[in-house]
Amino acid sequence: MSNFRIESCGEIDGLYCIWPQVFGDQRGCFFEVYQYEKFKEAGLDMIFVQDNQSISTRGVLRGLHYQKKHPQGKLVRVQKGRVFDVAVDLRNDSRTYGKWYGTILDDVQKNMLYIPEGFAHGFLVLSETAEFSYKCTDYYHPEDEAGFMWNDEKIGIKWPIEEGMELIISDKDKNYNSF
Ligand SMILES: Cc1cn([C@H]2C[C@H](O)[C@@H](COP(=O)(O)OP(=O)(O)O[C@H]3O[C@@H](C)C(=O)[C@@H](O)[C@H]3O)O2)c(=O)[nH]c1=O
Repeated sequence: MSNFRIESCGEIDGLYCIWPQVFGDQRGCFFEVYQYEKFKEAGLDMIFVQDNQSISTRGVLRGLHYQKKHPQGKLVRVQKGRVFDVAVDLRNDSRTYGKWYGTILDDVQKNMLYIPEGFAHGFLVLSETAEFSYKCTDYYHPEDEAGFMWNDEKIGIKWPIEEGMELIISDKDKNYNSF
């Protein structure tokens, strides 16, 4: 029987850091990524309707994204590589409105972050390549997509940009407004 360690993180309601139990043997390892009942016991009672995967090279920064009318909760993880992952609380009624939380996700810890609906999300790739995958509680609605600048001064995210790292950012993400 495998288990998950699920902890509230960043003192932000609804945001969870998750570590799966990893079973290693002479073949390699095995771990569960998601299990409805176990997540529910920890207060994470949601249904995922879409699974996404992106592959990026070092210095790629994706974000900060959210959907307005169709907010998506996201269970995010790194299958291969290492990223700095960020969630920004955009819930008007939240005591942590405008606060950000960032953490390293990698294929060594195999850790995950559950970002509830009402957050903007983004990440910076720190390894040579990163395969990033996430489950979403709502579908992609391109017409409903929104975002703001990754380096918005009001939010003040401390991205761990390493010396000599060249940022690779999509035109869409370069042209977002400030928060
Ligand atoms: C997100 C998404 C994109 N696409 C398409 C649209 C576009 O042609 C191509 C690339 O899309 P984007 O540039 O928006 O991909 P990307 O910048 O990776 O967008 C993602 O960023 C991270 C930070 C998130 O949190 C995600 O929710 C999502 O917004 O993939 C889909 O078909 N379905 C999807 O769910």
